[in-house]
Amino acid sequence: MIELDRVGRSFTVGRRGTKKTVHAVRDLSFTVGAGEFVGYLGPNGAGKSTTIKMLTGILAPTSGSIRVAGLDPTRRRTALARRIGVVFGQRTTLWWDLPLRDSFELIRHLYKVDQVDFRRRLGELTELLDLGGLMTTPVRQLSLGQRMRGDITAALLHDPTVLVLDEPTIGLDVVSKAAMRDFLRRLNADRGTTVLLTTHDMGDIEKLCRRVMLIDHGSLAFDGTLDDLRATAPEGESIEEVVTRLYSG
Ligand SMILES: Nc1ncnc2c1ncn2[C@@H]1O[C@H](COP(=O)(O)OP(=O)(O)OP(=O)(O)O)[C@@H](O)[C@H]1O
Repeated sequence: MIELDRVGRSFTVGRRGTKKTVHAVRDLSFTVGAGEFVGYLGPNGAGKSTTIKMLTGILAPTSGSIRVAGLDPTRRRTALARRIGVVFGQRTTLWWDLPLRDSFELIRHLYKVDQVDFRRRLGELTELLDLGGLMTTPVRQLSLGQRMRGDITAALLHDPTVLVLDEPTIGLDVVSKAAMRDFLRRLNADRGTTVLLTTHDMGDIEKLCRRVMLIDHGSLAFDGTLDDLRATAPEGESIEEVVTRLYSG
């Protein structure tokens, strides 16, 4: 479902005379199969967001090739948009001044979702994510947890086969976090949606992901099951401690 073959992405920064090249992602290869739920970890600046931007066609790789749902994200960005859902926890894709309902209706137009499918899907998501009482509330008046549920709904209205989540539980309280994780687990189990999850919360990883990939300085430093990851550590070490050790070297 997601295939990266020797992907690199560099940026040129600085002014004339002090220009330098930052290799955000280097020689990155991995495959995520249909229906997998994979955690994509790495310290700040490791290259996670750059990878996600390339997967969704926002950024083109400087080398290598990418396929998502069989499509080249840069060349087939519009076609891919119908098959992929993306949530950036740190910013909303909803319209700040519009009630949730209007934001969803706009998304229906943008993605050309059939009216009947839209009603059914919105009904299901509204119930599962407990958004019923918030449909007429402008997005700017929603709490972070409510807004996040709105963003997840927006990303799933067109029933994508791949969902990419960039820190979807950031800032959520323990109850909202548990509800979000429960929803994502069911989405993956019941609909077979392929999920790639970036997070700094090891609870998300432990509760949701069988497989974990760890990126550091733009390269893959670990790719295996959560159990494999635990097995790299002495008995009794928490997953947070294991990851901290891997991040630092
Ligand atoms: N548009 C850009 N121009 C220049 N450098 C960039 C750009 N985007 C990212 N970088 C650099 O690429 C590297 C990887 O950044 P990226 O945002 O992918 O990291 P990340 O793993 O998502 O980090 P975080 O966990 O802090 O969000 C960093 O050194 C960053 O400064």
